[in-house]
Amino acid sequence: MYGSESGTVPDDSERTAFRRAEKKYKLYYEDTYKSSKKKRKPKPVDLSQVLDFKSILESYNQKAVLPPGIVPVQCGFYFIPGALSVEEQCQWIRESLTIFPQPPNRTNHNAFYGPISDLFSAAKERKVLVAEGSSNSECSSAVSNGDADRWKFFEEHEVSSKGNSGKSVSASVLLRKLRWSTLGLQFEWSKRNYDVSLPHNKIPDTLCQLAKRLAKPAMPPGEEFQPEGAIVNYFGPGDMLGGHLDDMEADWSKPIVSMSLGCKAIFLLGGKLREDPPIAMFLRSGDVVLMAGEARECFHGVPRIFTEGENAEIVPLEKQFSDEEDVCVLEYIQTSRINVNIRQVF
Ligand SMILES: O=C(O)CCC(=O)C(=O)O
Ligand SMILES: [Fe+2]
Repeated sequence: MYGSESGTVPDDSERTAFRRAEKKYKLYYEDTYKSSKKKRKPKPVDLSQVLDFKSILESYNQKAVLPPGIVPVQCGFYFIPGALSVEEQCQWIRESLTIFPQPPNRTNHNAFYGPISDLFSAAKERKVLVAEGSSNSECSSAVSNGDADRWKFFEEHEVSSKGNSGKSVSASVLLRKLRWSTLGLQFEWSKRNYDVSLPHNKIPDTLCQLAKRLAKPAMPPGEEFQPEGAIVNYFGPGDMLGGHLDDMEADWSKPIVSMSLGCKAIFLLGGKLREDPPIAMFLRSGDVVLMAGEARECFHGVPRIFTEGENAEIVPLEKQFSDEEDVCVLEYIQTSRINVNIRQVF
């Protein structure tokens, strides 16, 4: 079936070493479970080649020696296992759900719905976003997108009593489909560049201070990291981030500070060419990665997150979110990963 093994020409999806690694780790389900979505079972994947910095650190702390076979990964690449305390992880998970997607920050939903305010609390209150149509003069405080439909949150019972004739989508579905939000200087995905003309707030001060502290090991001596923009990526089961370079920032000697929250993931760090075979490593909640200098020129991506039971490795988070009032956060994070990556743009 696979070209390279059967001697035929490989198809496009496995033409480079990076794509082959993505395919190796990507989530596939067992065929037998196709019919029932709930019971779908992930296909087993060989994780023996995935670097595990947590266990490397643990063995180093016990024996003061590194396990055999550990080599420097890449100049300018820093992996800080467990850099964030459980409390810090909880704080940034909450902010990623409630504060970061708030306008003027944009999200993947802007293109279709216009800016959406208070998505998380709307999901918590089981609200429904309803299109009111451009002719309707009753203006919503929540959303609008120019001449197109105006979208406004309603209580569930209000929508059903209206007869549900128009276009509508529940806030909880929109929350599940949240893929990114951008903080500070707004990254324009379609142009893969920053659009400094778009209205924006500064990076929140606490996040700024944290990023400055975390960035230190990768900063040129005597300089301080200036957080100007951030991208928050939200991953659900089966989501992946394809191999890419982050090359729209002016000064590559400054690191990208990247924090992992929620379910465990596999991160692929490749070389300067997609043909270079990448190194796979686990990223857990609380881990921080810095990419500066040479590492800024390396392809990287996230082919897999682990949302199944203990493989997610989020027990400490589940304990923190065990109060009744946090049930929405808990349910979200049990099948999600959030990555906050902070950048100096100029
Ligand atoms: O999710 C991650 O850990 C990596 C994110 C990333 O590479 C990016 O947003 O550019
Ligand atoms: Fe990236």
